[in-house]
Amino acid sequence: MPKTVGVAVSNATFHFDKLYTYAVMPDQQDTVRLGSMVLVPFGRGSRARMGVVLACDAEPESAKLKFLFDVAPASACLTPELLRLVHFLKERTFCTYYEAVKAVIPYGAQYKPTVAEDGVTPVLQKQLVRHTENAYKLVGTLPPKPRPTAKQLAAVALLAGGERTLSALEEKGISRAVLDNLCAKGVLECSKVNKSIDLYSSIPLKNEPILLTEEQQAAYDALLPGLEDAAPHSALLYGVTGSGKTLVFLKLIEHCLQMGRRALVLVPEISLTPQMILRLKSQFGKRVAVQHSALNHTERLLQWQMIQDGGADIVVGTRSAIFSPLENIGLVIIDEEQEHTYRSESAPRYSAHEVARQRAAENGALLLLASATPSTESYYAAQHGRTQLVRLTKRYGGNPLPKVQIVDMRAELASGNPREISLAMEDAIRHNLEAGKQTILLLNRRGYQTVAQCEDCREVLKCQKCSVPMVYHKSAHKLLCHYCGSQLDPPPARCPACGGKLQYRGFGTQKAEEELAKLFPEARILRMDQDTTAAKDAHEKLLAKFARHEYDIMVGTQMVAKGLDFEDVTLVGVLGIDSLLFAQGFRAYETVFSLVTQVVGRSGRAKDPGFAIIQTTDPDNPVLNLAAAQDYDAFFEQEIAYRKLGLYPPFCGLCVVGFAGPKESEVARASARFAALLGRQAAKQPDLPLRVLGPTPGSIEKINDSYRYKLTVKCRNDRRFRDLIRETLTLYEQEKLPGKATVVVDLHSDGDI
Ligand SMILES: Nc1ncnc2c1ncn2[C@@H]1O[C@H](COP(=O)(O)OP(=O)(O)OP(=O)(O)O)[C@@H](O)[C@H]1O
Ligand SMILES: [Zn+2]
Repeated sequence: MPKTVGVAVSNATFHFDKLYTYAVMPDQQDTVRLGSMVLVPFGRGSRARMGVVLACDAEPESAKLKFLFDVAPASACLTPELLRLVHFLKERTFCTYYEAVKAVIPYGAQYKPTVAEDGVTPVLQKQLVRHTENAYKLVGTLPPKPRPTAKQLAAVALLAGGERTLSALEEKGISRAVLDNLCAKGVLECSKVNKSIDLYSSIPLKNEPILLTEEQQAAYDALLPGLEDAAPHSALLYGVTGSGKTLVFLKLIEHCLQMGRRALVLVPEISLTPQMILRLKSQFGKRVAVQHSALNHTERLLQWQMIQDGGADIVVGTRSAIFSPLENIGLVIIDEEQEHTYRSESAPRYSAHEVARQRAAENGALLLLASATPSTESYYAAQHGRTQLVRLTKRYGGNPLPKVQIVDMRAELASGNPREISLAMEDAIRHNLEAGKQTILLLNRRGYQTVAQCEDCREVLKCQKCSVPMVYHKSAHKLLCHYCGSQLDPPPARCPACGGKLQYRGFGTQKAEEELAKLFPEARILRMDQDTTAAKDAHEKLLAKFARHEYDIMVGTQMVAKGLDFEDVTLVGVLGIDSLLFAQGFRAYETVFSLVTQVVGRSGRAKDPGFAIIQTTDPDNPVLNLAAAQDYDAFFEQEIAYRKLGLYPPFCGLCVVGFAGPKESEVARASARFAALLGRQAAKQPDLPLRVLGPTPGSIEKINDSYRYKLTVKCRNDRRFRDLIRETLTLYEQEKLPGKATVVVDLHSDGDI
């Protein structure tokens, strides 16, 4: 029953992000505790601000303390482990306490300030209050006159089997209007029920025994001691595409549950969640919870509460699922562990690996990273014994890895084929169609034509607010900026700079779809990109249709490249990834190697062997050739040598400090000032290994009217270094330069921010 508390408040700057002491009213003393959400009077005007209690019975800093306005109920309190994660994030990522709080609990579980009914007293209110939905049950008979509609008959037939929710009925094509009308007739009765938290209840439980192959069994046996042991362990499961890593996961999870412990499974993106959920649900049934950003706030909250209430044994989700309030964790799996989506690009800028390692340490769990193309850092750690290395070298079912052909698109053009689909690709797709097989095509550009260039001055039409080209989207007939969302509608015909004629060129997924439809009018083509998957559950529905072979060809951006498992896919084509071959950042080679190896790996995973074709204008590119050979070991040797020579991770830590603001000169000045302060602080510790590069403009100089500069610091990412950055940030903020730029620090970036 604390009489005073130390509170971290929302919207604090780094410099002011400390604990402020408040007095607790006697009637709040029973509720308030460490991790409580509170509403406090802040600043001179005592305006209401959100806060979180991080200390109890804090020393009063002045004789006259302000009282808390309000305290959220105990159910909204952070668990001790989540509280420790808040401190962990603050120390590791330079975020504010409240940014960390917002990361570890979902929006729906958060509170917001409002005023009480008296119109003046500030109180807390839950972000989400509605957890109920309409349910309908049959209470009468349908009168024969007026003649019932087909929908009415269908509704009555469905409800004859018992009460159903509105969403369940809507799924069967029955609208709310039909139901309300039947209620008015006295045929149905409507009541409010709690929304179902069993999101995927339609997935049948199979629970068949998992039979591993000899190689899979050996991998499982090697991993088992780390799982059974109560001490934390980490391992890397490096298995070629289609080797059955998922089956090893399932078997480990089964054992983990048998031990009375729980499992957390991360996948890199939403498109991969349906497949993992399907496998986990059909194997383990009800007690699987899901956390990812495509759930709506209510679903997410209900799933979260289910985890918090101890109702889930397994949690599956994308990056932020690592903060699930799951207790007694025995196993954390990070699938496709090399993916950049595991690193957050907004505050708190954490890496899921880092948080997972922390949680594994707290829980005495096994952290299992898995991939066919592990990140260079993870594989290096495994080679040097810092992580256990377990391999799967063969595909399940015994097929070889797909054969790969590289097609030179310059030669293709020279020989008179102006199209973006080479003759070899066309041929292979046709053969595959005739054989009744499916094809996956990768093109990492969405939109139709990707640049508009002036025929006279050769200027490329760029976004007014960002230093990137606009992309033409044919269906909407407008130009879009993929960074800030700006539009040019209708697309201009003339160059804004010189009035010359604009020529639209390039190749995006929309155009690919159109070209394919012309070449193969009989083929059923599915396009998967951000534009076609924006609707709720779109990934799940489209991929399920592809799995049922309702499409012959799937063309898409990188969301089609990894993790997916379709038995009828025997051809994979890479239509274009050349922009990635020349990308910046020290992970650029790794990204290309991984993307190509992974997409090739979607081919020939079941009965029939697979084939793949890669189109490029740089056919001799060494990385591309290693990926075509799916030779990870050779790639790794080359990559680690490059990293060592250039001094990049894993041979050092890389800390990027980014600056942004509306005036370029001020952003440049701010970055120079920060660099000077950093230099001054570092000079006091000459033994600290440190190399500061820059400041330089960001590789995209302007995004959304904000100019960007960066400092790159090669360092050893340890507490001493982080303290140095923290001191520098504080000094920098204290200086209050006029028109300061915002500054962010990222210890996980690829070299840009
Ligand atoms: N022991 C097994 N019993 C039955 N089916 C298996 C077994 N092992 C693998 N498979 C099947 O082989 C296919 C490939 O397995 P899985 O998807 O787990 O591969 P993966 O290692 O995750 O590959 P990728 O890295 O390419 O995603 C799946 O359809 C899977 O069901
Ligand atoms: Zn823009």
